Amino acid sequence: MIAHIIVDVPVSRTNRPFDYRVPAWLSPLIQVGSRVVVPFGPRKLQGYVVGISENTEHGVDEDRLKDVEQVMDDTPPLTAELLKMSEWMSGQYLCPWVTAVQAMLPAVLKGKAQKWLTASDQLDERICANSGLLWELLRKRQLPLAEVEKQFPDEYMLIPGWIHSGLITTEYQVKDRITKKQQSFVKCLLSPEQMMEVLGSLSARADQMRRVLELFLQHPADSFSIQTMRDEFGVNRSALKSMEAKGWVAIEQVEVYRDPYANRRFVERKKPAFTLRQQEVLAPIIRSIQESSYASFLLHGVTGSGKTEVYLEAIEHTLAKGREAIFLVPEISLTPQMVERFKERFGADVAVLHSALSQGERYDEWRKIIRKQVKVVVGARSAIFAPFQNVGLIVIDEEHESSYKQEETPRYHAREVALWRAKENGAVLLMGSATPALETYALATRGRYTLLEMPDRVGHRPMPQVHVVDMREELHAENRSMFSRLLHEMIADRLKKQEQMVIFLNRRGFSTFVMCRSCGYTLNCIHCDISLTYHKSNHTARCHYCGYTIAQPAHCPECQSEHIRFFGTGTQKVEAELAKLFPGIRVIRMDVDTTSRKGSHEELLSKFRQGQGDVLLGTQMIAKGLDFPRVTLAGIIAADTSLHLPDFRAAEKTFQLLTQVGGRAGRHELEGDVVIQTYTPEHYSIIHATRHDYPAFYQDEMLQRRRTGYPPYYRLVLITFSHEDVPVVIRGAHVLGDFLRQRVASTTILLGPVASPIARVKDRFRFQIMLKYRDEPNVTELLTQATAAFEEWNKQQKVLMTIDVDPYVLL
Ligand SMILES: Nc1ncnc2c1ncn2[C@@H]1O[C@H](COP(=O)(O)OP(=O)(O)OP(=O)(O)O)[C@@H](O)[C@H]1O
Ligand SMILES: [Zn+2]
Ligand SMILES: [Zn+2]
Repeated sequence: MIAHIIVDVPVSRTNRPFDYRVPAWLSPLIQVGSRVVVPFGPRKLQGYVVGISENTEHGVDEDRLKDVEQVMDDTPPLTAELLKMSEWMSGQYLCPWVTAVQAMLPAVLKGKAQKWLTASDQLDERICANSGLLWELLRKRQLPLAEVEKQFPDEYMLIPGWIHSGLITTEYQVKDRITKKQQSFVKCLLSPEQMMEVLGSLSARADQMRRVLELFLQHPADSFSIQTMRDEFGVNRSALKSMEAKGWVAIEQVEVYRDPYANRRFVERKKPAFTLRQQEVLAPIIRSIQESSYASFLLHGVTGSGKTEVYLEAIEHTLAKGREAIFLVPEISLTPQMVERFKERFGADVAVLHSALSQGERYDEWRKIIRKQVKVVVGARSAIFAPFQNVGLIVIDEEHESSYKQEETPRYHAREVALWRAKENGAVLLMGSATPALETYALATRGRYTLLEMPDRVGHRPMPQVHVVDMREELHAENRSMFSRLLHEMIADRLKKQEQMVIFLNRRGFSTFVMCRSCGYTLNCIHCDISLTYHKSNHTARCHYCGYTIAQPAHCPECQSEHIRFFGTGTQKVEAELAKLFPGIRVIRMDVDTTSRKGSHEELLSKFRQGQGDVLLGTQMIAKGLDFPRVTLAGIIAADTSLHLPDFRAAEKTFQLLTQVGGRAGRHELEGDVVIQTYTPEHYSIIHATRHDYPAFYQDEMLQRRRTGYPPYYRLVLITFSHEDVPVVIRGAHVLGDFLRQRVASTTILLGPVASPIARVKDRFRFQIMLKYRDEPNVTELLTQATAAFEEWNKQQKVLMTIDVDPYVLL
């Protein structure tokens, strides 16, 4: 038997399957999708089986092939669909196939986790009689594989067969922690009659044993965890141990999942009676779900229009059809509140995947999916790779969010992967947003997705009234505070009425940099061409790219002036200002500093929900998804800081942000106000956000994009090169650039090579080429050839090159 295997060497020369022979002893275990260890040159590498055949292709002599050395898992972690998807991604995003595969697997399976053998309950003394290894396993239950290899070298090759027949299982340990959490459970081995008999013979002092037996008399078939025995029945371990020794009970290790929501109780929630609008948009979605054929929808609904209820209903219909659902949300809005809504509706059928989980927790959630113990996955970007085998629905909430784009190889966009997956499975793709990405809306208006609109809030609640304040006029009126007179007035009013508010600080493109007021000198990183960011907590200035840190200088290094200080507004500064202006105001501040501890995010939000704060103050973190009934004011301190970035999406992102923040206010019975403070009130993104007018914004922004030649009119590919020496990196960029220039279509625009906007990072100089194209059907093919030519040149040079298809970050 021959296995075709891709190996973990992410360069293009090895980006194809290699043939290996499968020794007979491994054949019970190996499958397409298996993770394996194979010799590769002098090394041993991890690889993935992408095909199995009886004979070698092209008549190569089988005896000249090397053997597969190990199969890593009992069941393959990759489904056939994921394997196919990874191959497609490799072509689409110009990344090595193996890199795409790795993006799909939980980190535990990528690291150097140790493998353990575990005895299953099928193992008994009779089976073990002829095997030293099985005997040892029966006694100890678990053994590290590395030790087994040393202790029982003769039996090593029998292991795959035993796994195949279910006698043993394998699992991984992360560092020193068991990835599967084990708990001890007690079960009774006596019949009720025997229990009665024993009870009669117990001495008066055997109080704990009596309680245990009485418990089992009432629940003969149940087992109880040692913890429950102790906490609820006051029975300690030693009493149980002695009962075990007498053969009355058995104590067993049972695997339990680490459930991050374990201590929470979810009350099942009834769904609301749908509004007419909700019924209208649901009708075609449900029809497509019933048909089990591919369909795609863009649900454009204003904030508070009831989109989430539509998603939940669509999921319910999908499950009723016996299929599975993936629900993607941006990491930042994957709040406990959001998860609650799912758990209330679908209970234990839900797995949650997000980055706040520990590696072990993520692994547990992932295994629930691959073992078909759940039917719904709620998660951030990478949840699109959930190893379901019958996906019927993929929902992408806030589909415009840039966090759906991965900014490292493979540089995929979850929306695009979702589209592929929906087509592959005959599934429904449902994307929703109050402010769809321009690209998505453009495709919807051209009929590629069915456009569904929900222009009103649920229950005819009015959209909040938006007030725009021109901060230049505030300055003229001698108001130097960061709060305009209007915002000041409204905060005071809400405090009086005991209503709540959110105050938002736009941090995008806004850094607290250090500058000399005398000569204008700014502190820059010595390794990267960007300014250092001031950190108040320890009075240091730090580079966000490389971590270079210096103490805040007392004098300007340039002119020796003492007037060197940091500029910009941080949340701490806003908090201090609020405290000064409104004595006694209760501010709950949410930023990277206050939310870095695990669970603190949730704690702060629930404090606010319980009314323990007047103001929720924060950055991007509070812009999305939050739904608090008593919030009647949303204030935006500086709306336009994100407007002046070197990013063709700057206006779009500003519009989205203002709309989202505005959407936090007045969602329930109380009406809401939004105050936007800005230095550019005349900008169209601000004007249209004020009027809640997405179509008008779309029209204006499309004109801009057409004029400047950006998406959705043109598609982009960004190629970045970096090296310590400027001449080398320039030459490398030209090798690739020249290759492309000779071959691209006449309508394609090739910009560069030029220095990147951030021209140096970590002492490496950066150059870039930008490809803008409309009619270039074979872009990926062309880029693959260009890459090969470049790598040929690059053999001695070690220039790093990255290709970003449809880039989001242009720096
Ligand atoms: N049919 C309904 N009847 C009564 N209340 C509803 C109905 N649909 C939704 N709601 C309620 O209206 C509020 C807003 O709904 P939902 O959160 O689904 O809107 P959304 O469009 O997802 O909002 P956002 O995009 O701002 O997060 C919620 O409190 C929700 O419980
Ligand atoms: Zn100076
Ligand atoms: Zn730096």
